[in-house]
Amino acid sequence: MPVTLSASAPIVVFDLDGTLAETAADLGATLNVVLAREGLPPVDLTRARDLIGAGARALIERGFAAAGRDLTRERLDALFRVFLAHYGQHLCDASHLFPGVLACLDRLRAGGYRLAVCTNKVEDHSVRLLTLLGVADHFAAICGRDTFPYCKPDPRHLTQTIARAGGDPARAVMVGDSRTDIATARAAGIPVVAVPFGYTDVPVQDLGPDAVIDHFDQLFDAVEAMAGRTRTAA
Ligand SMILES: O=C(O)COP(=O)(O)O
Ligand SMILES: [Mg+2]
Repeated sequence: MPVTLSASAPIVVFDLDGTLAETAADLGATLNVVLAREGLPPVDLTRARDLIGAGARALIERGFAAAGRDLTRERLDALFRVFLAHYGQHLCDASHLFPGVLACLDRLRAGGYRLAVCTNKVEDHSVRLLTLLGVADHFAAICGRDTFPYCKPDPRHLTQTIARAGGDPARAVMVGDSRTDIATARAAGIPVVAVPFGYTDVPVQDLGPDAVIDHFDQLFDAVEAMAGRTRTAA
């Protein structure tokens, strides 16, 4: 008897950079290519980690601010195109999944959860990177900053991702690493689990998530507790 998922299944929506995958080295290296073109010094990788989370444009702006340089809108748009072109060729030079991700995705799917990705990385790069990392086929939807006319922290980025994946928003849980993710989930009225190993300039527990996990082998139980809570809330 084929398993038929309900029209709207419980769903776990993952942020990408700093949550599913350690991507700071490749993002930081690309930022430094852009800065070098402008005659600016490179940003140290540990510094670059704090700059990630709001998309590539913000990363470039923050890189210039760190160098004490202004940036016109036109110049930013031109450098954003340079960034995307270079990053698109270096998506997975050093990037890798965080420990336990694959086993966690398998366990959630076996538990009847739909999976999706809601990221401020552009969709094409997100799909290609997750394919290179061998997990793209686990997700019913992969929605980047350019998939919809809005992006995180706008809650519609998350709610539209859930809809596109056929998930039940009343039985949805977000997993993220940054202020942007927690703000998005809060605005959408969806519980959020935070990971502490991503890109945030303050301890993630200070941002008020519903739970913090130290490793992906803790996520299934955390989601079950919340899905139950959102189930009762449904
Ligand atoms: O690409 C970024 O700047 C952030 O992406 P994320 O939303 O997956 O953390
Ligand atoms: Mg992130």
